[in-house]
Amino acid sequence: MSGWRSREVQSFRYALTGIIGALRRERHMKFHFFAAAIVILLSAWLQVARMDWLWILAAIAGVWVSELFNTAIERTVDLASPDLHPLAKAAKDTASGAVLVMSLFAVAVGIIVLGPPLWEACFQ
Ligand SMILES: Nc1ncnc2c1ncn2[C@@H]1O[C@H](COP(=O)(O)OP(=O)(O)OP(=O)(O)O)[C@@H](O)[C@H]1O
Repeated sequence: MSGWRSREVQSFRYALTGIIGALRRERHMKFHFFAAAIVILLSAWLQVARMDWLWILAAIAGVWVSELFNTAIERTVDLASPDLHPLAKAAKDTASGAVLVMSLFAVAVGIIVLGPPLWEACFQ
């Protein structure tokens, strides 16, 4: 493999290691993983429209990305400020806030996209 390609493969491996590491160590990441699996199975079962799949996948990716950034910020803060510090708290709480915003968006997408067909499948 050429130098450029082996560097690309190596970078891809580092990124994958980051995702797998977060999945192994972070309980919130595990929760997001199982929630995404359930939502994808439910969407397939309900045969949601192609455009609705885009909303579902965007919401899942958004939650994962925000949680990965949150984890990265938590690790960096722990490294830079092992002792308690108000700025460390502000950084961690702000990063958690980003996950909360994205999660609320994902819940809204779930209700709007999956709510009506789920209601129909269960009660009609
Ligand atoms: N170095 C620090 N200085 C000040 N406050 C901190 C520090 N580290 C964590 N905190 C605060 O303590 C609380 C709990 O932090 P912790 O990192 O355990 O959060 P968590 O959301 O429970 O994380 P986890 O995803 O690891 O379960 C948060 O409000 C956070 O801002």
